[in-house]
Amino acid sequence: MEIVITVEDVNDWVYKGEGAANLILGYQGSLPLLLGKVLRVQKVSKDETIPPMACAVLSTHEQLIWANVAELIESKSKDSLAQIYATHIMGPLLGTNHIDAGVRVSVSREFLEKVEVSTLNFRPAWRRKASRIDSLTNSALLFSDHSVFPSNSTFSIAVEIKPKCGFIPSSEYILDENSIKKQVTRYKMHQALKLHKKQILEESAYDPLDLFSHSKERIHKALNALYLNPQNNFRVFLNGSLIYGGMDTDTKTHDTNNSFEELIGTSSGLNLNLPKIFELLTEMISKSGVLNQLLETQKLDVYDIEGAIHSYYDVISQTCPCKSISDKGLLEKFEKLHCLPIQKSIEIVRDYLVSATAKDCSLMLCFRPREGEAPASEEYGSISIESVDQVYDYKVFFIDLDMKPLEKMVYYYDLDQKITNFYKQNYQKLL
Ligand SMILES: O=P(O)(O)O[C@@H]1[C@@H](OP(=O)(O)O)[C@H](OP(=O)(O)O)[C@H](O)[C@H](OP(=O)(O)O)[C@H]1OP(=O)(O)O
Ligand SMILES: Nc1ncnc2c1ncn2[C@@H]1O[C@H](COP(=O)(O)OP(=O)(O)OP(=O)(O)O)[C@@H](O)[C@H]1O
Ligand SMILES: [Zn+2]
Repeated sequence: MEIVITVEDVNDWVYKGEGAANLILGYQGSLPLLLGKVLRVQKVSKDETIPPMACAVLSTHEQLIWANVAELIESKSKDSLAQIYATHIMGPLLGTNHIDAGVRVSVSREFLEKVEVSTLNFRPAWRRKASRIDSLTNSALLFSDHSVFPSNSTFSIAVEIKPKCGFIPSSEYILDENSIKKQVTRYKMHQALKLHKKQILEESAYDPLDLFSHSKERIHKALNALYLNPQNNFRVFLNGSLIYGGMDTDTKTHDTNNSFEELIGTSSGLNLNLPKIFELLTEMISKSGVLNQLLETQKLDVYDIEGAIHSYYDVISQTCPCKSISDKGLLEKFEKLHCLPIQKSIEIVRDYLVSATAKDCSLMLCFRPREGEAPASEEYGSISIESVDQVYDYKVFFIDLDMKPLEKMVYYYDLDQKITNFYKQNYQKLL
């Protein structure tokens, strides 16, 4: 960790965005080493009853789960854990050329305290209420800013997509009474609950199955639905600045349709409109193949939480709540899981957690018109489409590949049941 960021640097770092667990700062100083970088600082929940947002050092049971990766077990901070997890676990699954594990840097407590204050007015109110910057950590992760190209580009667009779960589960452990899960996507059902809880203004028509399909029409349809109701699933950056979609899930748009297209059109001088942008994105998705790898990783969740939860209790050596159910048939079925060798139970839970990361990460699809020769970097691909007489360089990176804490398993089970029950009670009769 050679780079040290202190309180004197605070004005160089500006709010760029945040998720539930981290806040991202963009660099606007003049050090060449930091140009085109973002700093990811950790947050802590203000509500102590909520499970931790990320693992710090691994618990004894987590050490069982990740025993096959010595570096993970030895890791001493959240940041190094995140780095090692992205490199050793997610990289091989998603493609190392689409992964940026970041670089650990030292940050002083005073710097983090000042950032807490300087970013306050830019943060969505609900995020401010839920979390604050963790000023007790002494490190942060430095990443490339994937909303821009590293070298000076006159013009670049980046589209951030959080695809969520792209398949319908078929596990035999899903109770018959929850069979709706085998017909309706988790995204759609969750939208219903989110609307009810006023977490969103309107249900999205986005269907992850469209995005993950190999059909250009369906991918286009998915992009259009994301555009119409972006929530936290869709954002557009022009030259690194957010121009569409927000950090606030309940903000519908930043901009109107026209000015969004105008902004891009005038800035590029390329007459790029929305259909053309969608066409370019579709091409990037198809050509890079990133969604195939993402889907395969998500599908490591073979048993569904309704199955994996039983293995979880075996891993933590606690009596599973299923032991007290009276339905003999069901008990026998769950016993099949409880009778598995412990290594298999560990594998089921590990795969579930890896899948959870893949269901929650985002993609940054960044492109710019090619000027002159093809770039030497292997990180970039090239695309051209008939309707646009121009070759584009593009790069695709996954962001937010953090390990999910083992202790979230019960939360996952409870949330799954809440989502399913709400949907059954309020929507199933309409099917
Ligand atoms: O459970 P989900 O599907 O709602 O996903 C959570 C996300 O909600 P959303 O995508 O809006 O539905 C949630 O996103 P938001 O806070 O809603 O933007 C987080 O990404 C959360 O992950 P973590 O707590 O930061 O590790 C996510 O939790 P995990 O399930 O990935 O652990
Ligand atoms: N390397 C990057 N380059 C550009 N922008 C980034 C980068 N990493 C993160 N961001 C921006 O910051 C936002 C929050 O980052 P990130 O998803 O890592 O946070 P998180 O708290 O881990 O998210 P989650 O809520 O999914 O747990 C992203 O949605 C994206 O807009
Ligand atoms: Zn059980």
